[in-house]
Amino acid sequence: METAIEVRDLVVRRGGREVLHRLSCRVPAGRVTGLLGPSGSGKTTLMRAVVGVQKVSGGSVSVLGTPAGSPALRRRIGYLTQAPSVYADLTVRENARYFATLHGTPAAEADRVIAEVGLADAAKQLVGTLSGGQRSRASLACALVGRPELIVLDEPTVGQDPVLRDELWRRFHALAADGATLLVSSHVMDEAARCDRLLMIRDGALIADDTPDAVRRRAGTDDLDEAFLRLIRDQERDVERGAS
Ligand SMILES: Nc1ncnc2c1ncn2[C@@H]1O[C@H](COP(=O)(O)OP(=O)(O)OP(=O)(O)O)[C@@H](O)[C@H]1O
Repeated sequence: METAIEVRDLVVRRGGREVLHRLSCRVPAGRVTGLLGPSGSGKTTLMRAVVGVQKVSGGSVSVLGTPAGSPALRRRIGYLTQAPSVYADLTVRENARYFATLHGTPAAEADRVIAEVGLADAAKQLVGTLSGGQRSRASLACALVGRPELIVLDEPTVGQDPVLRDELWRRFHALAADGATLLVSSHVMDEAARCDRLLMIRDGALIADDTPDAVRRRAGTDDLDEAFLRLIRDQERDVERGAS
């Protein structure tokens, strides 16, 4: 399987504290990879390192065969941050057109991505008047402008109702079927089951890098929530054994 992202021995310090500890992983191209882990485990930090906006203290991150942060990667990556990064005083369409201009793509691209996230009816609405879930989808639309090869989404389904969440996950898989690579963070385990592969992270260290089925088998349970807990317990036991 072709590799889209290769992270080797990544060390990141934030606020004077090490938050990623020699983390290594690979993200396959053309698949939906879920980045799962509790709040504060380092998901956003890892995504920031992948898109090249995070200062790193050690190790390397290679993205689409190029060091993360290279200017040449800018147009090849779409990044949805956790807090919506859209202008409240512009309409949904104006925001998407602004991103289309930055990408050098035709204005029609704005309407395509707006429809893609199910916001066509709100295209003329000011972002400041949208609901939280709609605002997050407006931000997602902007991240999809220009059909990026790598799409990094930080908790894209937060605040969405079950029907929309389902539609978004179908959309993510359709993008992957078209050849895009998706890295999607979540701390909701029922979303883990929808991913082709899982990176499970805890306290800045990886505890699983596998398919959902392989994670279930390794943990000996069909429930991914329970599997995550069991893998954490296994890891703690290994650490205790190593210390004694
Ligand atoms: N700007 C910052 N300055 C100092 N420490 C930070 C900063 N941002 C994050 N951290 C710390 O880095 C660690 C990892 O944070 P990160 O945001 O990557 O976690 P996360 O898994 O994405 O969490 P969440 O699911 O809550 O978004 C946390 O302990 C957090 O407190």
